[in-house]
Amino acid sequence: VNEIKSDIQIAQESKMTPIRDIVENLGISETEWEPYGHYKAKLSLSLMDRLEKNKDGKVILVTAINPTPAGEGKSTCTVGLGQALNKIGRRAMIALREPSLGPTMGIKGGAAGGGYSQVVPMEDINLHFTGDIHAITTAHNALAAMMDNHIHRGNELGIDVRKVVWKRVMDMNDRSLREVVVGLGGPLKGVPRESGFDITVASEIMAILCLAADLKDLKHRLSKMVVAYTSDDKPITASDLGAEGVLTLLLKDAIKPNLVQTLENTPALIHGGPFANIAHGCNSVMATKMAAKLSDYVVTEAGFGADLGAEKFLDIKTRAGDIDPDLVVIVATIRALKMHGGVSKDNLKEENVEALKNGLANLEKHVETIRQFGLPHIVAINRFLHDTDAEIEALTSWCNEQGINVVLADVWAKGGEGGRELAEKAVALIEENDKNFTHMYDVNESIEEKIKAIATKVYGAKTVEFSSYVKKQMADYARYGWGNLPVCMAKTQYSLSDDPSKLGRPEGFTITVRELKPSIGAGFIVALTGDVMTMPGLPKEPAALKMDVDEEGRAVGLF
Ligand SMILES: Nc1ncnc2c1ncn2[C@@H]1O[C@H](COP(=O)(O)OP(=O)(O)O)[C@@H](O)[C@H]1O
Ligand SMILES: O=COP(=O)(O)O
Repeated sequence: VNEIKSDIQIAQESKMTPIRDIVENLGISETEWEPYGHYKAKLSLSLMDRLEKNKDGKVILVTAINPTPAGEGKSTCTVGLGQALNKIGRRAMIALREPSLGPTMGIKGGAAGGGYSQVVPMEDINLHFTGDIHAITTAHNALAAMMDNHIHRGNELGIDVRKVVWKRVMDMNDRSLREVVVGLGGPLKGVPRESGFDITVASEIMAILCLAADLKDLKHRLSKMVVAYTSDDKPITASDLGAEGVLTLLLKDAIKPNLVQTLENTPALIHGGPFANIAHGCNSVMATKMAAKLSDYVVTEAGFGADLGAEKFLDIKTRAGDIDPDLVVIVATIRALKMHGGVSKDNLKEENVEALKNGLANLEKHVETIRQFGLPHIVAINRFLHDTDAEIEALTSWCNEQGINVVLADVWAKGGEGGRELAEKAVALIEENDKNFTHMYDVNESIEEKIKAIATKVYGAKTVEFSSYVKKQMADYARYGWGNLPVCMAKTQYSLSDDPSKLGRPEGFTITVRELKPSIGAGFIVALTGDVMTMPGLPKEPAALKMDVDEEGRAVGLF
């Protein structure tokens, strides 16, 4: 185990192909892309116009069980499966989200996959990449500045400074910015009011970038963002502030999907990076649809467990992008199942078949959820070094007894070679086409009914409690005409419930909805549950402490 190379060592030793070669292999013409260095590119939106008539490739969604804080390998398995499909002679691309600096410098580390299934250049991808997240941060904060300037200059729109819902953002975990007071210092320095910061990946502008169909749709969605209310509760939007034009200008390059490659030169589109616990957790519709036009299979992922990313992919992203998914891969790990079976995070490397069996209830619920969506599915056991044959055997035979397709994936250690069986099974299931995709709820149901549908059918909750403030919000939203939008649940990723300590498959629990937030531009209503935060904090030992640059100027410590 000691000689195992770190993700960054493997990535830095890899031989990347110039991105020009990847572009040419995809049949993309000179006017349809622009290089960002030798190994990154942005694809022009005009490419979609030309590809419109192409047959769509099959869409494979990678989700997981409720994870440990380190994550269970969705990005790794997405990359590994994409590589494996190419190894078995299928034309496949992958579509991933862009990592946020929050987790990269925090607890989780990067999001470029791992081992021999990574996208590269991983340092760039995990740090500033092509600047999209910085552009989103700037656009979000420009709107905040324009709103506070409007208030300072006489507040013609009659914004009630106690009813401003638009905060500022920063792509960093910084708990000190959760609650702030702006405008202090007297008449020349603005109007004092309470506010705060969210992490950029929770910004509605991030969600809009991920759900917009094209530049025109981006601008239309940006115009509808609600920033505040008047004292008689009239919503004030970005277009009321005349901001949609400048916001679109600030995002004109960020809207273009980014092309990179995997360690095995499989083309990868990385675009957008919303978290799945506090946002909708999916990469952009544009990148996913572009990948589907450029290949026969697109493997894409949605954050955290099927209760979060997969539910939002299947209920929000498919509606926004008219995407018809073909297969779901549910990543399970022995370590996470042992955690759900009661093992503490420090003892997950020790064999414990009993605990594994006790934790299977969590996997069982996520399989049931994907069955409710009417989609074919495979459980991919993402093999870790410390997994024992007895544990793998116990998990595999349980799946077989339950009639659940299961494959052992060794893509972290072996790259595409370790995913051949998974790729073959995926192709076979897609060709069987035994699917009856259906959403978890009808958007025309009330907000309350939609939240209850998700909580009971996807989380397994017994009841849902709405605070009196939320009940008033639901009545207001219905009056504003926002009642027929999908719901984006903000909930802890660690538990099916809204209590992060309830692992496994909790039953008989109540989901408590404490607040709604309108994301009218993105086209959904955010429902905040439990104590979920939209600005995470750094852990006791941030990964940032290990990060540096060596004498040759190369990044170190990005794991
Ligand atoms: N099979 C594996 N063995 C060892 N480490 C792994 C394995 N799969 C993933 N990892 C590591 O775990 C972390 C989380 O993997 P990632 O693919 O980002 O998970 P997710 O996308 O589900 O959050 C990464 O550091 C990755 O290198
Ligand atoms: O939104 C969270 O995504 P991961 O599951 O990739 O950490």
